[in-house]
Amino acid sequence: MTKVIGLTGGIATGKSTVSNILKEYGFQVVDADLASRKAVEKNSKGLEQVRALFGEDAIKDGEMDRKYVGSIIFNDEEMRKKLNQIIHPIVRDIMEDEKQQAIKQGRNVIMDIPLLFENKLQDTVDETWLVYTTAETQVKRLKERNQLSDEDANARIKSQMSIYDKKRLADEIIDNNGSLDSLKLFIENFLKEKGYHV
Ligand SMILES: CC(C)(COP(=O)(O)OP(=O)(O)OC[C@H]1O[C@@H](n2cnc3c(N)ncnc32)[C@H](O)[C@@H]1O)[C@@H](O)C(=O)NCCC(=O)NCCS
Ligand SMILES: Nc1ncnc2c1ncn2[C@@H]1O[C@H](COP(=O)(O)OP(=O)(O)OP(=O)(O)O)[C@@H](O)[C@H]1O
Repeated sequence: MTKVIGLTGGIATGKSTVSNILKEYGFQVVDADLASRKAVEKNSKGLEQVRALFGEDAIKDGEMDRKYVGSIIFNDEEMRKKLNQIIHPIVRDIMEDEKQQAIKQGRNVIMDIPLLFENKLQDTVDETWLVYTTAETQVKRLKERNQLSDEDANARIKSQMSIYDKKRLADEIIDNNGSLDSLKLFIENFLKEKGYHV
């Protein structure tokens, strides 16, 4: 029986880092952030809806201007909800197709979904794994990775359910407060304990 795991976390707690490690153990990864880029690719219906919502300022060289759209939606809940209403249904269709293909191939699947709990998607997976850091580590890594001010980093974090609330909802916790080496070791032991061949 193949397993479908919902991998989630807060922004910049390390979902992509963990996904990349899990790929090395043979898991097929279906990535919501990649799907959300496909949802608004050049000449798509999604991109036209984004243009209608935000105007021409949101389009640069025929593509969505991610910086511009981000600067709006991480500071304006109404606009964020409207963008989500455009992109999320398309993302769900793309991800469902990719999931079914992986299942057909007999692969265990990681559904990497940042907003899994916010969008109540627990029923679409067999179990949920949370990539966890404290809020302090989260803000530090987010600021470093995206070169953001305190204010912008906190706006992004506040647009999501807090990492502590997510911790209470998850079936399993993958602690990513330490080094990359300790994360790799943790995952190796974790997979063994879960009965995967590693
Ligand atoms: C706002 C956008 C343009 C910013 O693009 P950017 O390249 O800077 O960031 P990227 O797409 O890599 O997302 C980074 C992270 O931001 C967080 N995030 C993105 N969108 C949202 C959102 N609508 N609400 C809360 N958090 C979000 C997630 O943790 C995500 O992993 C982009 O994230 C987007 O189109 N978001 C809407 C679609 C969405 O909800 N994506 C998240 C998974 S479906
Ligand atoms: N254990 C670690 N030690 C040091 N840095 C780390 C560790 N894990 C992740 N990072 C760094 O923290 C940042 C966030 O990690 P990553 O991009 O994997 O998070 P994410 O949860 O996928 O983010 P997003 O929600 O934006 O998609 C990256 O710059 C990554 O290199």
